[in-house]
Amino acid sequence: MTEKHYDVAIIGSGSGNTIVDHRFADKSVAIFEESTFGGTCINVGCIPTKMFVYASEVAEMIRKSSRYGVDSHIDGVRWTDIVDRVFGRIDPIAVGGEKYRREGSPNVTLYSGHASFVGPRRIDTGTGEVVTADQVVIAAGSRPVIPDVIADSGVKYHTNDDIMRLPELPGRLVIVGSGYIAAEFAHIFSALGSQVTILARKDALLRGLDTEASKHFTDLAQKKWDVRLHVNTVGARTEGEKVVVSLSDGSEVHGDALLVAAGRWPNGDGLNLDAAGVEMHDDGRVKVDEYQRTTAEGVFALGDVSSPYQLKHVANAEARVVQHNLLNHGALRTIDHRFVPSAVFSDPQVAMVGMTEDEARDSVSDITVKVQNYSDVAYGWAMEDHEGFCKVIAERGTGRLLGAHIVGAQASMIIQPLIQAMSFGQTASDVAHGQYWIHPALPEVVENALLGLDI
Ligand SMILES: Cc1cc2nc3c(=O)[nH]c(=O)nc-3n(C[C@H](O)[C@H](O)[C@H](O)COP(=O)(O)OP(=O)(O)OC[C@H]3O[C@@H](n4cnc5c(N)ncnc54)[C@H](O)[C@@H]3O)c2cc1C
Ligand SMILES: NC(=O)c1ccc[n+]([C@@H]2O[C@H](COP(=O)([O-])OP(=O)(O)OC[C@H]3O[C@@H](n4cnc5c(N)ncnc54)[C@H](O)[C@@H]3O)[C@@H](O)[C@H]2O)c1
Repeated sequence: MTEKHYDVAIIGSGSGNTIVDHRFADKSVAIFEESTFGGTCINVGCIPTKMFVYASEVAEMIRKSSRYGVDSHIDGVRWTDIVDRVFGRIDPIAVGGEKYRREGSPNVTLYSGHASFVGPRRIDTGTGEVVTADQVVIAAGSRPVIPDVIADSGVKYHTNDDIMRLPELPGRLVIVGSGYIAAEFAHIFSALGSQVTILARKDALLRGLDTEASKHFTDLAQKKWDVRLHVNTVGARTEGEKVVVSLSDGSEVHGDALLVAAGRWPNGDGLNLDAAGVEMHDDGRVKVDEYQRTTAEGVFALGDVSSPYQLKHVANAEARVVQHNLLNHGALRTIDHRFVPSAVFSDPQVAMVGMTEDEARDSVSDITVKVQNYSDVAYGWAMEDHEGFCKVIAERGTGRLLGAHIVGAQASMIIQPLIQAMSFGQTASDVAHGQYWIHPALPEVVENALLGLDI
């Protein structure tokens, strides 16, 4: 086997690829990618899902239009045209990104194979070559978890990797799991015309959220989708073109397609990390410190493979820290995980930052909570919105903001002032009174929630 030495070696071309900019021009860099160039977010994650969500929202708006005195109907949903629009935009980005690394980055070598360690900072590229590097970045991401009962059944199932490229819209979609991916795809497929069944093991969807937000989302979901709570999948079989899933309550659900959305497992287990001296947590994540350094000298990790947050904005932030720390040994930067926000792009949207109400009650002695409904503000009237709410949680006495949870239209956008306020240490009163809030825009629901806190 031939052997080559690099200054920097990066496993994974998702967030890992973003590290290599002009500041690395005088360094030799190896990037390893075993699958589509560019990683999860662009190819099979955040971006295509949101492009589908947008199409779904157009369809939903048409369905709801009569409440505003505008009658309309959907003449048809051209599924394959939607697929083509999304991937016609996205696929060339992966192709272009790979071409740029192969042909436009003279200091970078792209290895298309499965990389794994054979020693400290020594990597088998999976392409017949072994490389060594002064510094290594593990940015290998995560993959869908497939429960054994489904994997062993032999039924055809889909994940986020392929569900968006189905040849036709399924009449009935069954989803195993009830987290982010389940909530987003339930919205996408049901708005476009599929009947959706969600199989949840516990008493609510999106259980990691604030309890009130999760319960509210579940109540709304039950009006639109066939939501089965407290059920385990105990078997699955194929009947003709259909898949039949057997549940722990003795019932069965039938579908034209089965989507598995049961969490994602970090890919560190495929890297032979023992050989590298890189340790993992029990939950499969690579161990890193606040500088994104693993337990092995000169080896960093970032993103889903190591992070407690499987979110692209977090992977990007961690990549920026690694980028800096690769270049500046004397003045290392730390990652800031204090106020990590997230949003679920479902119907309705859900967005959150900081503590849930339960967490705040457990860790802060005196808290104040305000829930403001969308229907209390003028823009909510315009939207005829009787579902949305904004909940803010603060410390009584100081006004320190502890958390925010929004369930409703545009939640992912209108939460941003609260993320900013928490990140910069502004109190509820600072945020409410220290700026103008455009009238009568939807963020007035946030303003009113802040004003309603009993500080
Ligand atoms: C359906 C879906 C929707 C999502 N939506 C959002 C969203 O709206 N907002 C948000 O913030 N986050 C979202 N996420 C999460 C987000 O996509 C991830 O957190 C993020 O992409 C992780 O980036 P990463 O660089 O860690 O990993 P990735 O982008 O997955 O990159 C890792 C790369 O490493 C490669 N690789 C792995 N092992 C090896 C190996 N041994 N050798 C060579 N190559 C290897 C993989 O093929 C992959 O290309 C979504 C995820 C999914 C699945
Ligand atoms: N908008 C976004 O930011 C976005 C969108 C999609 C995904 N993501 C990221 O990707 C991650 C993975 O998404 P996800 O929805 O797969 O995971 P998740 O952690 O959000 O939800 C996993 C779900 O699977 C269920 N589950 C686990 N094991 C199961 C089993 N054996 N049988 C049946 N159900 C089982 C859990 O109870 C839970 O409902 C998310 O946690 C999130 O970090 C983010």
